[in-house]
Amino acid sequence: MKEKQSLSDVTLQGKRVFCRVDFNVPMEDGAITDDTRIRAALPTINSLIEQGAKVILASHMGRPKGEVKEELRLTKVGEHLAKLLNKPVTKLDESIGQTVELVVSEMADGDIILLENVRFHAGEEKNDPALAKAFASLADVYVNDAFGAAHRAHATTEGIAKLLPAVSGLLMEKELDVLGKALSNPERPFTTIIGGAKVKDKIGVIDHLLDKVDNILIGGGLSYTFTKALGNDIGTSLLEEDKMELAKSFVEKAKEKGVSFYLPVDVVVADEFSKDANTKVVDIDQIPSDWMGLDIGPKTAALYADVIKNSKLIIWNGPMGVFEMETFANGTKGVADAMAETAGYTIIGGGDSAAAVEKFNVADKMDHISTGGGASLEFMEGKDLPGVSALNDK
Ligand SMILES: Nc1ncnc2c1ncn2[C@@H]1O[C@H](COP(=O)(O)OP(=O)(O)O)[C@@H](O)[C@H]1O
Ligand SMILES: O=C(OP(=O)(O)O)[C@H](O)COP(=O)(O)O
Repeated sequence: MKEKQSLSDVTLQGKRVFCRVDFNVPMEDGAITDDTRIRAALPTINSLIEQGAKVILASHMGRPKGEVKEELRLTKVGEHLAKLLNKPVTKLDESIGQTVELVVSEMADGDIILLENVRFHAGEEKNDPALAKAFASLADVYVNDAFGAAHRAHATTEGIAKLLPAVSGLLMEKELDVLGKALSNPERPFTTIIGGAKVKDKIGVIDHLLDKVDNILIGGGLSYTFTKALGNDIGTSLLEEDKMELAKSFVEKAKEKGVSFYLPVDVVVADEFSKDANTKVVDIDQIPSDWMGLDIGPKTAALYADVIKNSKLIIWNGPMGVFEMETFANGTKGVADAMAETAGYTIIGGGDSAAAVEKFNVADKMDHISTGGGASLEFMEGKDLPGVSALNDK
């Protein structure tokens, strides 16, 4: 990918800056449970303030699919950001329209506003040119600091960049730099761990990773599609039926390429998706038909820890289980602890994976915590990220 312009390539004094950030933070009962992504955007926001820009922040939250969802408003995020910056943040209940235009027209240099969740407009994810134009009309310069959403070609990540001078923010630059360096000539053994629940998004990435890595460890919701594809019963565990063939082909391709491909050998199963569920540990070929797998088992965790400790570069994306519930947190904790202990270079990617290492108090032991899960995976694949490609070349 070509080198892109950054904050130092533009003069921002007195300019209205539309700054796309990724404030898609985990929330529970209306409260932010991990603010890593908000803190990661502070250097850029502070730099914009110091340069005397009028700072217009925009982000998505969750997947509201073009509708207003009360629980996906950015109000709490705005309050938290104001605390972190120790400055007022004007949170608006819209992201375009007359009110937004009026408030923007009255901004003083150094003021900060936070627009409402941009995905409340269906045009955002469709990259609708009219919506991109409406966003662009609010500002003089576009800054993209949303590495976590850089793999999305949406109105605020891609469309708008074609309409304004467009540069990368400091977080975006740092992410591309660190990941680029780690991947350009990876230290070996190179291990990647993939888990989580976004099976459709992540499974395709594995194909490309098979050309690059020495070990792949699979866990989390993603693993059951593989387990079932290899002929085991998975009860009511998460399944992407139409990806089973693909999953099977990856296991075969791994063999051909000499890549060690690890799947769970045991799992923690539950009789319902609840912290109060009845649970038990079973071998992978013993999942009862009406139970679901919600964590990797202890044998798997020990096996994965061993591989991690014997690797020189480890990239982890996606939790091993439903770690938000104590009962299903052990597998993710085991992997997090092994990541903390290994002498290898460790990179964590993804909102929930970053939240997990925070939760287990090992965040400071990681070499790099990326704010992007899907984005870091696509970057690893060698794909161009639309949110980066659209920025002005140096
Ligand atoms: N076995 C499982 N079944 C259902 N959900 C799971 C399972 N394992 C992990 N998860 C869920 O996956 C979510 C994270 O997935 P994902 O968004 O893909 O990861 P990341 O944000 O790190 O990229 C977590 O909320 C976790 O509860
Ligand atoms: O949380 C995100 O991605 P991640 O779960 O891959 O880290 C980003 O905010 C992108 O969100 P999206 O996957 O709904 O486009």
